[in-house]
Amino acid sequence: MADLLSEAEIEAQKPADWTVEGDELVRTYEFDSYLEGVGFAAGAGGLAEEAFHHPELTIGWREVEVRLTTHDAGGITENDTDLAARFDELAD
Ligand SMILES: C[C@H](O)[C@H](O)[C@H]1CNC2=NC(N)=NC(=O)C2=N1
Repeated sequence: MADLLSEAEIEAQKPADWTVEGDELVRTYEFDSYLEGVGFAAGAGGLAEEAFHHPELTIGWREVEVRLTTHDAGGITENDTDLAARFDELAD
């Protein structure tokens, strides 16, 4: 199981566009259409399954909020920072 990251490690390892809210990494992606957001969420789900690490995904009007934390560790680990970076690649 991945170890919890310190605040300094999280700041150093998290992708720039993500914020820390309690025990979660959070980013809201914006899209030109609702269905683009749905498509992103589906792709993110595939990456999550591949990593066997699962975010909360909230699909809204032309936006998708992603929340990542490692439940098994009770906070943020490199599993979260790594998957966040992969989501950013998917969204680019
Ligand atoms: C048994 C445990 O649920 C699994 O090892 C995986 C599944 N997906 C997971 N996803 C997240 N976000 N955190 C976990 O700790 C986690 N654990």
